[in-house]
Amino acid sequence: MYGMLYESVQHYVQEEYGVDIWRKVCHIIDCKHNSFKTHQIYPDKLMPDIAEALSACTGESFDFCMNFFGRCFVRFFSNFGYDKMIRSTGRYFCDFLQSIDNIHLIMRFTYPKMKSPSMQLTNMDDNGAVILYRSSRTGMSKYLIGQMTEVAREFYGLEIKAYVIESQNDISGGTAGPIKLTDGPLTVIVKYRLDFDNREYMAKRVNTEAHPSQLKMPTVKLDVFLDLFPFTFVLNHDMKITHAGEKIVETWIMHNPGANPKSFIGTHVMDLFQCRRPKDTTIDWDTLIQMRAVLFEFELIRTGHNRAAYDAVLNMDFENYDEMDLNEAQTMALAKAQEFSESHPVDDDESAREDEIDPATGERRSSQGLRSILLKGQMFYIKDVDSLIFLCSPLIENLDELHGIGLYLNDLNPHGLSRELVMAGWQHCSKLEIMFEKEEQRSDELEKSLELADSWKRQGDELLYSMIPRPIAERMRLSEEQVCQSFEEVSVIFLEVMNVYDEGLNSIQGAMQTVNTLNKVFSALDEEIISPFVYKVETVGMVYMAVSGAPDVNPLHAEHACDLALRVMKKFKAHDMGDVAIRVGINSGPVVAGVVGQKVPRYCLFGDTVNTASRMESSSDPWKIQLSKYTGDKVRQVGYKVESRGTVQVKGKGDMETYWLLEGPEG
Ligand code: HEM
Ligand SMILES: Nc1nc2c(ncn2[C@@H]2O[C@H](COP(=O)(O)OP(=O)(O)OP(=O)(O)O)[C@@H](O)[C@H]2O)c(=O)[nH]1
Repeated sequence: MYGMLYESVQHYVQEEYGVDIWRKVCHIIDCKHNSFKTHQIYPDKLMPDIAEALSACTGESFDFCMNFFGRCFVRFFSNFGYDKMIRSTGRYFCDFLQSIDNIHLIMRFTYPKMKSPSMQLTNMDDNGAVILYRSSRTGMSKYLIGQMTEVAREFYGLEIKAYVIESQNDISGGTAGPIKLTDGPLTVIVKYRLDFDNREYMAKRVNTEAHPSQLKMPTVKLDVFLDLFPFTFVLNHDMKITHAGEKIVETWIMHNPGANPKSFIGTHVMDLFQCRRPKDTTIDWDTLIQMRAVLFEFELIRTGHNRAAYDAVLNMDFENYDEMDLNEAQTMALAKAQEFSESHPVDDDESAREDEIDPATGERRSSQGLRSILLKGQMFYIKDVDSLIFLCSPLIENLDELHGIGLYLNDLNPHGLSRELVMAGWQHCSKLEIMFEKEEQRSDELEKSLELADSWKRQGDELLYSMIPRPIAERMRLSEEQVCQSFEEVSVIFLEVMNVYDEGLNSIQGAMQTVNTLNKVFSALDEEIISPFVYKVETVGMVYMAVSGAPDVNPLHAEHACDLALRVMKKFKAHDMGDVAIRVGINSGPVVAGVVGQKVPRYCLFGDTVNTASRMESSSDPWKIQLSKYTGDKVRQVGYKVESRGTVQVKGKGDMETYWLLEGPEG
């Protein structure tokens, strides 16, 4: 489905429920798209998936969400100016309901790969109407209700009540009814009842019968129509072709070499054409009479093609075809055509014909040689001959397609729009293609720069979080205020790497080896830091400093600090570190923490607790963990094994009683 539908959903979900909910929805459905490109095609199932996810995030029902998405689409497409098109469909809401198919048809140049649904107004009365919706997509039935409700309100000031009265194959619920399955690709068929005040429209319809412009006009021979519309044909109640314009017969002959040219007349229309739009429509008299406001598209069935046969037949006198003595060229051409149709037998079943159409896209496959012709027009009932005439023109998008069908501009009716369409289509196509390519390029570039910005932001964040704890950084992002906080009690850990400098080496080698060793030790330490229980503060020279209990308050800070020290000791003792040793000091108490510095902001701790922890480390022995008395008493109470070291003379502190930490509570 085109991205425009998803753009509208993203826009209004963010507007209505907020960006976080949209992010949550994307996370649930694992949607990687930062944004949707209007003209890019995305999986159909994305729409119901988004509805399911939004339903889970908001508690609204799936049907409510799909209905909401339908309303969003109508509100959103005004940005593209499509609201003008809706307003121009007609004075009344019923005019609009009969034009939805035509709207999609008109939009096919802008959305060339569109597989739009078909809508048929099957009944109208003073209190509303009945709509038959067909689509190859499941789950969209409530989406359509949202669209129709929003169009009625926005453009016609009508509050309508729309509900499903029968449905088939539609996953989003609604009454399964006696609608019979068609033999086309999986088709969702839903019949809606729309309740609204329709009296004015119904009254207007009666008036047109008696309107002065209906004055009796002299009758016109049918041939005039066939001249004016050389691709048209006339149908009787049995849906057989009783009359046809010259060009459609010629084209049929060209595309069906070897067939008896006279057999076009009198054949059932569905033996000569495929009805492409409205899709899966039963072609019978009653349906066509009901659908006279709808644009139909009939595709000529092709059994092959042969230009020679066509040229030969051009000079044929159809009246006396059977007895005529063909000239040599005609005989040869027809023999060739006969041979061609024998070597390319067409299976009777539908599938052979379907080959020309790619069922997935519904598009006519560009087969070798001529392409099949698509006629677009409306059915008109002609009372005088009690027949339906299909007033149509070939739907040709550009000159390539014209040649692909084997036609020329002068085959197209001069007064009709076909020629302009072909030329305009041809020009617009190339302009549109250039525009689309440019837009695609721009959005690809935008997508890439968004991804680049994303990765830079992630790297920047990682760098920032390596200097400042994430919660602090996020707080600083939200407000300018400088972050400074006092903590009642934390545990500060100092760890020093000893004997890393090998005097035996010259200074450069020694320094490089020191850096290498330090890097290994500090990286191994980083692996042991378990956020948010312990936070790495800094490394200064050979000293690694960490804290538990800040920036996230943690009542078990002493335990976490001791566990870190014991883990690190065990880890390094298990490796042969040569002469290198480590020693650790821990102290607990109050600190003040804050971010200092503009250029390279750092999260720093201040207070005597820090100084004492540092002294615990600098006065510790290699491979030992020294605890201040306060910390030692604290952890001993919860099962940590500590051993009194007695009194230690600590610089700046005088005599201090300290402990060695031996084991954790589990040993
Ligand atoms: C001028 C306005 C409109 C434009 C440009 C437009 C265009 C589109 C496009 C591009 C799609 C996606 C089809 C695909 O990707 O294969 C679509 C689908 C759809 N459109 Fe429209 N549309 C318009 C108006 C409407 C209106 C007024 C209705 C009904 C009230 C409607 C009913 C639908 C539905 C139900 C679908 C979903 C596809 C499905 O059910 O198979 N559209 N339309
Ligand atoms: N890495 C690091 N060390 C600190 C920090 N605060 C204090 N220290 C160390 O803790 C020890 C005791 O600090 P003080 O009591 O202020 O002693 P000082 O006079 O500043 O430093 P000394 O020359 O070592 O006596 C000193 O070795 C400081 O370097 C800190 O935030 N980070």
